[in-house]
Amino acid sequence: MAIEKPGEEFDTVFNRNDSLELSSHHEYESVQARIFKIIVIGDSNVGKTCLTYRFCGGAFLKNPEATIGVDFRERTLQLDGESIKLQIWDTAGQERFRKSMVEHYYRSVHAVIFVYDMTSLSSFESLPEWIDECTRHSVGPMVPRILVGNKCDLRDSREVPTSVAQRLADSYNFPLFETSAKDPAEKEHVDAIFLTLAYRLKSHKPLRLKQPSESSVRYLWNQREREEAACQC
Ligand SMILES: Nc1nc2c(ncn2[C@@H]2O[C@H](COP(=O)(O)OP(=O)(O)OP(=O)(O)O)[C@@H](O)[C@H]2O)c(=O)[nH]1
Ligand SMILES: [Mg+2]
Repeated sequence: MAIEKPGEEFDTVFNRNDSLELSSHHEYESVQARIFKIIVIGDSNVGKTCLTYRFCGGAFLKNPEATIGVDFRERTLQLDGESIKLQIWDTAGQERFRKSMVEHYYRSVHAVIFVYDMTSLSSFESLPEWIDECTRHSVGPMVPRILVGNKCDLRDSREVPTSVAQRLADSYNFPLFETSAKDPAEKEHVDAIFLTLAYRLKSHKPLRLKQPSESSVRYLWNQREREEAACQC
């Protein structure tokens, strides 16, 4: 299996037996892609960079540095024969690295992923503030929001029980996912989180741009499997 760095072109094939293959061939030619901006928000150190790198690069990013401002990652998916480009804004959790950027984060956003670290109660307790910030920036109620608890590989250090997280998620009517950017066994679950969001966005209004040499992802996931992409850590 070849793992490509973010920014390099790769295709992803989800087989029916759920195994994932990455390759760097250019099977797809001129395509029209709908582009969706997704912001990833949460305290510093919860793993936003590692999660987005896992989804866009297919690997665990070792020794990430604190994000300053924003890092952009993207991945193009082929969903039911249509190209969908997810433009992911990996935002800074540290106040000093984000304050000049906050307006830009929320402008024209299509979906929001709130991340906490399940081994850090304080990162979970910060969530209402992040959710408030999002609301204060006029993000509409129709913009999908999801909650992701990261670092489920650190089982013995867990500080946030699933039941507590689920209650908070329910109170906001957000789906909850628990996963790990680090654990290779969770790789396809990380994909499933973003892909579930992509399917929801697919029915939303398009921003249609020409993407002449865009790489694509062929996505062969049936409806039942998509429905099963819930919290399963
Ligand atoms: N065990 C474990 N460690 C993780 C996981 N995800 C990230 N980490 C570690 O958590 C630390 C912070 O990860 P980042 O991805 O840089 O966190 P961030 O949320 O982007 O932080 P800021 O950029 O400062 O907002 C790093 O030491 C990662 O190696 C995970 O799933 N499991
Ligand atoms: Mg970061």
